[in-house]
Amino acid sequence: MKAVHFGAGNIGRGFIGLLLSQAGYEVIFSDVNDTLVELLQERKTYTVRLANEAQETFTVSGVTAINGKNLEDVAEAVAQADLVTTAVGVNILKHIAGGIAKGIERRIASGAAPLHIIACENAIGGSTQLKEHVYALLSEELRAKAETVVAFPDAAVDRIVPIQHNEDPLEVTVEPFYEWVVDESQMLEGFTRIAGVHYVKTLEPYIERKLFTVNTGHCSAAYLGYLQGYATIQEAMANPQIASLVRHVMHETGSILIKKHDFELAQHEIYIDKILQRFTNPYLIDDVARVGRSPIRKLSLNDRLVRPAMQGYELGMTPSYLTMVMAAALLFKDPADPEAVQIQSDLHELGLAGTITKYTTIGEDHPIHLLIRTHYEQFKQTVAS
Ligand SMILES: NC(=O)c1ccc[n+]([C@@H]2O[C@H](COP(=O)([O-])OP(=O)(O)OC[C@H]3O[C@@H](n4cnc5c(N)ncnc54)[C@H](O)[C@@H]3O)[C@@H](O)[C@H]2O)c1
Ligand SMILES: O=P(O)(O)OC[C@@H](O)[C@@H](O)[C@H](O)[C@H](O)CO
Repeated sequence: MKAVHFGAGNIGRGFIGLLLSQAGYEVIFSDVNDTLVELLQERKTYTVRLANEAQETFTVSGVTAINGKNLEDVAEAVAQADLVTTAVGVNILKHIAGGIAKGIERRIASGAAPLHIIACENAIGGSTQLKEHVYALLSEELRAKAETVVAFPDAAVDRIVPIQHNEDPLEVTVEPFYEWVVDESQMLEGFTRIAGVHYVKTLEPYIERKLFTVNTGHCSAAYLGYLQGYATIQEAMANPQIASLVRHVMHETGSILIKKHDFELAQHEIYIDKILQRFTNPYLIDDVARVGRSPIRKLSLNDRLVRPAMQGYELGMTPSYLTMVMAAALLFKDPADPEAVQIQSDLHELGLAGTITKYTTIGEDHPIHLLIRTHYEQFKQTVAS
């Protein structure tokens, strides 16, 4: 069985590639990073190391790569694949849609077997978003045919994989924990299940629980840590004041999740505790810059901050901690992050109120807008320069 995986980066090699290989797939990575592609083609193997005391290692073999810049190769790989997965970043999905669309066209022409395409990105409905990009490139006739032979089940993936600083550019250190949940209600009949994947009939509780607990908590540690001058999540979480605020944020989203999805309080507490332990894993060094990356994406309507805040507001709650983190996100000034730079330029050009509305889509007269502004002004007076 052949799997084409888009994105040979941290989660691609450290989680999806590893799990698919262990599940019996021959993994073909598609990436635009020439060095990564050449090394994978040459060596056909790489090492994954667990960030724990034992530092257990896994050798992933029988892998190869194609260059994502070569549309012909991408289309042919998709045409021949038994499974397609992605971990490129949700904003990159539109850029890989062309090769996938061409591959689907070929599959339909040759009467190839049905195909599942699973986007493993931190987003609500990642595969559905990819489907929209791909369908926009197909004729009406091909779209109708694709409906019966190609499915895009949404997924939630969880494993912390920091930016790597290893001597071997292919080696990747990952936390021991992992979870990959796929929506089986969006799958075609008779699909071979991937060993190690948890299939569920309704994904929303799982993706919201993951995104609004792991990722909301994580970016809270990053943005609050950044304001205090910390470079890593581990350093930020060692500050008791930040650790306490992160826990408060997770409790705030927890109240929303418990109410919305009927989660059991005690179970959710255990989930939060486990995640806080993961953030402080002493065997990992995770940069604040990575976890806070792309603040425009993180401040968008359906992402980890605004979506739970709006849901909480609709449930009659006041999202005080979430709005505090949104304000901190506006003060994340990493000069190497184009989205952080853009926000700073907008704050200058549009002012605070206009920038908040531009990115969150929340109107100026909304109470949440006011809360973000208030926190922002407080940060300006205390921590931010
Ligand atoms: N790292 C984590 O802890 C983690 C965990 C869960 C989910 N995710 C999600 O996985 C995705 C990838 O994150 P990451 O941390 O692995 O990032 P990364 O930057 O390490 O990897 C992304 C890879 O995609 C490649 N890429 C970019 N454009 C491409 C294209 N057009 N075609 C093919 N490849 C392309 C890049 O060269 C890079 O190798 C993101 O959506 C992220 O939110 C990350
Ligand atoms: O990848 P992002 O930018 O959406 O979020 C940064 C981190 O929070 C994220 O990569 C986590 O490490 C991961 O989602 C854990 O499963």
